[in-house]
Amino acid sequence: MTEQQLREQMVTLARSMFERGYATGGAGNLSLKLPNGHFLATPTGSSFGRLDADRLSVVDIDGNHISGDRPSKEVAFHLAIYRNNSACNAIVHLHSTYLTALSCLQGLDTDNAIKPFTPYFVMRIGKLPVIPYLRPGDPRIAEELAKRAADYRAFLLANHGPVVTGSNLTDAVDNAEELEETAKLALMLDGKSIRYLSEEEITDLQGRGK
Ligand SMILES: O=C(O)[C@@H](O)C(=O)COP(=O)(O)O
Ligand SMILES: [Zn+2]
Repeated sequence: MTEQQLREQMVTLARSMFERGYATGGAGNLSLKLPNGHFLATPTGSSFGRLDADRLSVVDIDGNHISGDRPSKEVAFHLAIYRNNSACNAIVHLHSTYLTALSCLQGLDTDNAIKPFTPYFVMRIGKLPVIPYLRPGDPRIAEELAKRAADYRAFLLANHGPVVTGSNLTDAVDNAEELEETAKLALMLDGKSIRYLSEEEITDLQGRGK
C-alpha cells in the first residue's frame, strides 16, 4: 500500500473502532510502519472519531518528529516494540472498557492475564503479560515493553489498557477487538465454573496460526 492509502486506512479503522465503542474521547493511539521506514502515528490528544489523514504524525525510529501534528505521547513505547520485533508493522493502544477493567484487578497472573478458554485468543494473541503501572507517557513503559516485545503479541498496561501488535493495521485492529471481547467474556464468566483449554489443546492451536 502507498503512504496515502495507509493514511486513509488509519483514519477509516480508527473511526470504525470509535463508532463501535472500542475507543472514546481522546484515549488511545495507533501507529504503523511506512514503506520508507518512518512511522505514521496518531497525534497527541486526537479522537479516533475525527482523525485527518493529512495531519497524522510521522516520526523516525529514534522518535524525531518529521511531519504532521505533534505525535502521541506514547510514541516511544510504540517505537520500542518496532525495534525489538521485526514482525510487528502496526500497533493499537486502547482504553477499551473490558480490558481496562481487567487491568485494574489485583492479583493478575503477570505472565498471562487471561487463562485461555477460547481458541481464537490462543491463535491471535497467545499470552497477555501485564506491565506494572506507570503513568501515561512515562518513558519506562518503553523499557518494559522493549524487554518483552520479541516474545508477545499483546500487553496489558496495569490500571491503563491494552497494547496490541499486528502484521499490518487491519491485523492489529482485529487482534485488539478479539482481545477486548475475550476480556469481556472473562469478566462475564468470573466466579463461574469455566472449562479452560487443556495444555494439549493449547499446544495444538499454537501450531496452526489464525
Ligand atoms: O492514557 C494516555 O494518556 C495515553 O496512553 C493515551 O491513550 C492517549 O495519549 P495520546 O496518544 O498522547 O493522545
Ligand atoms: Zn493510554
